[in-house]
Amino acid sequence: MPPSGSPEGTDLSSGPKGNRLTVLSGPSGVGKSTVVAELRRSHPEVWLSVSVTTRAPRPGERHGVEYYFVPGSEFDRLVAGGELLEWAEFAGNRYGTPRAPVERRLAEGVPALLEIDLQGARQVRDTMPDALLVFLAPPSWEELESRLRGRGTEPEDVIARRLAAGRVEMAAEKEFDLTLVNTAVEDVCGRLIELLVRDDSHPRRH
Ligand SMILES: Nc1ncnc2c1ncn2[C@@H]1O[C@H](COP(=O)(O)OP(=O)(O)OP(=O)(O)O)[C@@H](O)[C@H]1O
Ligand SMILES: Nc1nc2c(ncn2[C@@H]2O[C@H](COP(=O)(O)O)[C@@H](O)[C@H]2O)c(=O)[nH]1
Repeated sequence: MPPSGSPEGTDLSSGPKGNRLTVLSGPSGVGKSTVVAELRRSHPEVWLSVSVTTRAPRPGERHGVEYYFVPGSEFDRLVAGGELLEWAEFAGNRYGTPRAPVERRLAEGVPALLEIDLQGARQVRDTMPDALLVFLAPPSWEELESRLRGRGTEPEDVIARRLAAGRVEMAAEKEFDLTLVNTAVEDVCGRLIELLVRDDSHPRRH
């Protein structure tokens, strides 16, 4: 039976194997957060990891929803205590995935989705080789720049740092298991849902 409260009726409870971890990465501005927000709205049964970050909240971002916003000292404490599954510095701020909630969901057989940068995706690939790594690509580089600038959340120097990181991320696309092009958010969400409920009974090779 699908979990109650699931408008689309997608059953994400444990399959025979469970333990399905999916990672969504891609260059800054490609639309990862937009896709995740749409998934949260249309498929509340999907479990999305909430990262910890030292970045300041953008207007409208809520502590505990988009991120846990913490001071650097608290981030240091989490790293030292081994409480992060992975973490990275990106464009001047630090970001990390709290380990315990992910491990709990996977132990319960509930699929889990992480939205993280390339450095984090590489760490997950190394420590959890069964994870499925999904690269979210823009329709073009020009469209990526336009989305990042159009978001209007960063000053030009930060946009430049994010675009520089974006070049590196684009070059790493082949490290991922598959690519989704973010032309239409709803299409990407549909494909992600299919991937989250994938049959993992045949281990993949990287
Ligand atoms: N399919 C799309 N078509 C047009 N615009 C989009 C699409 N997806 C996202 N956008 C827009 O692109 C901008 C960047 O999206 P978003 O903030 O989700 O990117 P991101 O990948 O999460 O970036 P970052 O890594 O910097 O957090 C936003 O203004 C968003 O509304
Ligand atoms: N390695 C990790 N990267 C993360 C995590 N949470 C988010 N991110 C990535 O950081 C950049 C910038 O995000 P923004 O919200 O400041 O625009 C982006 O690529 C995110 O995917 C994390 O826990 N670990």
